[in-house]
Amino acid sequence: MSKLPAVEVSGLVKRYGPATAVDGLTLTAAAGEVTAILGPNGAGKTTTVEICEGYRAADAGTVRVLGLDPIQDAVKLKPRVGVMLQDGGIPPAVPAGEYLRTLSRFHVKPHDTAWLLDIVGLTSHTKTPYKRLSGGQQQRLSLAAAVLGRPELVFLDEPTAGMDPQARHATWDLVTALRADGVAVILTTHFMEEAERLADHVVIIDHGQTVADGTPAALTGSAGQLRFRAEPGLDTDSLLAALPTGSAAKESPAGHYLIEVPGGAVQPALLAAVTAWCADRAVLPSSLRIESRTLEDVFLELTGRDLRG
Ligand SMILES: Nc1ncnc2c1ncn2[C@@H]1O[C@H](COP(=O)(O)OP(=O)(O)OP(=O)(O)O)[C@@H](O)[C@H]1O
Repeated sequence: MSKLPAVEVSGLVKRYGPATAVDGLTLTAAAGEVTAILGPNGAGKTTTVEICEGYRAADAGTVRVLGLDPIQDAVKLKPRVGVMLQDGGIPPAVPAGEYLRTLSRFHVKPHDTAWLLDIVGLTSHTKTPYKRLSGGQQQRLSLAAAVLGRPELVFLDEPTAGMDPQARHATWDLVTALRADGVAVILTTHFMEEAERLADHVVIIDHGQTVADGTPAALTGSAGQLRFRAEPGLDTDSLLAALPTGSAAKESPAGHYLIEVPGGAVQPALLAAVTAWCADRAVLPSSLRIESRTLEDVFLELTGRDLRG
């Protein structure tokens, strides 16, 4: 029997007054996988995640979390789902260790709190009140709290925002370990590298709708770009004319040339055409390389470059 999806959202709508924050969004997060939700500021990520967590009611659509309704079945879901909120929700005066120990009493089989403090690098801050922790340390305590009860599903809303590189890598290790234990992880992030490293499945949302969905490899496609450096101001129109139909060629910034094969892979014939074109002009290309588009390329293509209000 196949496992139920960890989360299934269909036709989700959420309005705040006249503004529609989530506009018919559909996504599925498989059990035991890491799903990354990406989207520009204001795209509706946190709203969607908070509805899945049972903190907000939807205006329309269906949401199933471990096969249950996040609001009506909140009591059943509580021990099975871990939540790391963007702003922690932790009492300011309570020391880190005490907070985890208190929380662990509500779980049937919690992790050892000393071990968990060590995993998130807060052992030396066991007695530090939450309000005296740095922003990144507060994030790490929230992360520890989210996984304390050995949940089947964890929601991490921008888990590494404000963390230094060491803490970020430790968090990535923890997410990888959760996944290895069969835990489903749903994370929102603005770090494309984080999504590329961790996620089995990426969902890109914009204006409250899913605009792309797939594995990082499927979204970025096969090696679809050829880059080289040469003297500035080469005639890219003439270069384009020498390339297979459907290619694109541009110089940006000056002296950096990019050739793209939309939806396809760079073939040997394309490489031969580029080097022949350069040879005809006595141009020696340097740093010539063939590469895949990055998730950031795909993200910007789909969501545009305009800043969001
Ligand atoms: N409580 C609220 N009241 C009114 N509007 C809200 C509220 N929460 C969110 N919004 C609006 O809903 C839209 C979606 O916000 P949301 O926080 O879900 O986006 P997000 O994708 O998580 O953004 P970010 O990347 O900036 O965290 C935004 O336009 C935001 O201003």
